[in-house]
Amino acid sequence: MADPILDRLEATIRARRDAPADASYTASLFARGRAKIAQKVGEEAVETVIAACSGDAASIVPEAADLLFHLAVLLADAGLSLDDVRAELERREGVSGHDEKASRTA
Ligand SMILES: N=c1c2ncn([C@@H]3O[C@H](COP(=O)(O)OP(=O)(O)OP(=O)(O)O)[C@@H](O)[C@H]3O)c2ncn1[C@@H]1O[C@H](COP(=O)(O)O)[C@@H](O)[C@H]1O
Repeated sequence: MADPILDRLEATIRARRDAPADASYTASLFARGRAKIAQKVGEEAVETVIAACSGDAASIVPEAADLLFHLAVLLADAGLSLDDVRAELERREGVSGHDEKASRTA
């Protein structure tokens, strides 16, 4: 497992996707649809930015957690997973290494 807490969170989110809308907050988010979920990601991103600019570094943490949670819900709603994002980051890591090597030999 790449990251137990994120993997457990993702499993819980997937379970809520098939639950009735009134079963929980996550289930109600899925019921409200992709645009609403995306809006929540935007709101949480803005709150993270505001926390980052507040001068209180510790206040970023809960906002970042809200952001990651809502982003995971958005990915699940789109039929995607954190593994898809991990794969993209790993692909970029390879590209960066290649670019870095090319720049050294140029
Ligand atoms: N990590 C989270 C998490 N982070 C944030 N939130 C919720 O996200 C909401 C964000 O608050 P806001 O004030 O922005 O939104 P709101 O006014 O409540 O709702 P909106 O009308 O704006 O959508 C709050 O209700 C938080 O409780 C989360 N809700 C759930 N989880 C995880 O998801 C699991 C399943 O949660 P339930 O679906 O509630 O069982 C939990 O065990 C947690 O692990």
